[in-house]
Parts: sequence; structure tokens; C-alpha cells
Amino acid sequence: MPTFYGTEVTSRLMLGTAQYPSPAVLAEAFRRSGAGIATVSVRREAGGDQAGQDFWALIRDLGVAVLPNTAGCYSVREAVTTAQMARELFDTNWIKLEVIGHADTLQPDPFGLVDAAAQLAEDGFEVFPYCTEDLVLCEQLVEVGCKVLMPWGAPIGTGLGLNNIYGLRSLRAHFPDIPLVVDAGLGLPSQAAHALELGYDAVLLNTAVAKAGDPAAMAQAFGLAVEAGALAARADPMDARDMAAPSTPVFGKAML
Ligand SMILES: CC(=O)[C@@H](O)[C@H](O)COP(=O)(O)O
Repeated sequence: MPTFYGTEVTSRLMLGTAQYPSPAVLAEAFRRSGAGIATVSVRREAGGDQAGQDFWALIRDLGVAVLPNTAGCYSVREAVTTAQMARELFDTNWIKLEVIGHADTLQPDPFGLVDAAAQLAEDGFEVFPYCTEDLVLCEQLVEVGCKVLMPWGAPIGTGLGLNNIYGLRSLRAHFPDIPLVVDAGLGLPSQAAHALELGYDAVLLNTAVAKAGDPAAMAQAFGLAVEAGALAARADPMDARDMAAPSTPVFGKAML
């Protein structure tokens, strides 16, 4: 299982906690998926009202590691302040850092992301940056102290899957020792399996499960898919080729 900042997690699946039809469905989705990490929006929790407290009790009862996130932050200052609140609220140095740069695509702001990651790493945070698959950006994130990278598969909430397989593959090749997690844009378990087959360590998703007709069943399907993908990666997949090659030996073929 992947190790993030020295902590080995129990599953290759990380689930978001938003948009479920009910708290009971959320809990059942976590139970059936075997997900080991729940990411939680700090902006939601910071409200501190009764609903917020009930939600936090629900998350605590899931018995999984909590990865607070800065979802919805558009500036470095907002993201850093939100991360600091997260540390107080959740008593963890982990932070999934989102600095959104574009309202339509929810694409990360690469410049703000590096700036915020540098400030947070300097302040003792263990940063999980939601980024694009850009190599230069990822190199800079590692330089400022990120020991995990979380490139998107596709824009948040789209369910489009892995939009740039070439880019994701080259990121894996460039960072053989950094845990890599595809975060966002997955719509189907087969796409999660594909990420693991590319050698990724884990996936993080929310919408595909929360918005499925049967979220708990879909969560279970994602849980099975990441294990299948990881097993396939360890099994050393064959290389694809352009030319056909008979899989049945010609020996014993009837001569007509
Ligand atoms: C919950 C969370 O952190 C999202 O911002 C995340 O990136 C998931 O994206 P999807 O909803 O596309 O799976």
C-alpha cells in the first residue's frame, strides 16, 4: 500500500465526502469501498454549526485517515489561511492543497500552487497538491517540499477520465520514487484501474461515487478496480504492438 509522508495507508482509494444523498449513504459508500482516506472540505467544517459537528462525528466514525482540503480557494492567502484552520480543526499536518486558477475548468493555478505549497511546507505542513500533469510544475512542487503529487485526470466533476495519458505516464517515469495520485475527473472504475495500471499509487475521487444512482455499489466497484489495476501493474503488463501476432501456435494446423 502507498506510504504518504511516512504513513502507510490501508487502501489505494481516497474518497471525497461531498454531494452524497445522505450521511448514511456516505458511510455505506466508505464501508463498501474500503477507502482508507476521506478528504474533507475545511470551508464546510469551519462553519462550526450543529450540522458541521454532526458531519465531523460521521467522518470520525468512518475510522479512516482524514485529509482536509482547501477546495474552493482561489488565492494563495485564502489557501494558506484555510490550511492553518484545517490543522487546528483536524489536528493533522496533512493538507490537500487546491488553489483554483480558473472558475470554468477549476484548473489549478500553477503559480499560486507552488507559492502556497512552499509557504505551507516551510510551516511544517505535509502538502498533497492538486496539480496538472505539467512536468515543470511538478518538479517545482517537489523542490519546495511536496512528497506526494496529485495530478488531475480531468477537470473536477467532469467524469471524463484520464485526459492526457501521455502526460501522466511521463510523470510516473520522471518521479519513480514520489507517490502519485490521480485526483479528480474520474467517472468510471475502469479509468481508476487504468491509472493504477500506469503505475500510479492511488486515486482520489468524489463526484463519480456521490452522484451515481447507487453510490455505495459504485464505491465498491472503484475499490475493486484500484486493486485490479495495482495487481495488473505488479504483473508486468505486455507491451502493446502494431502488428498482429498469432496467439495460437501454428503447429498442428490442418494442411489443406
Ligand atoms: C473532493 C475533492 O477534493 C475534489 O476537489 C476532488 O478533486 C474530486 O474530484 P471529482 O469530484 O471530479 O472526483
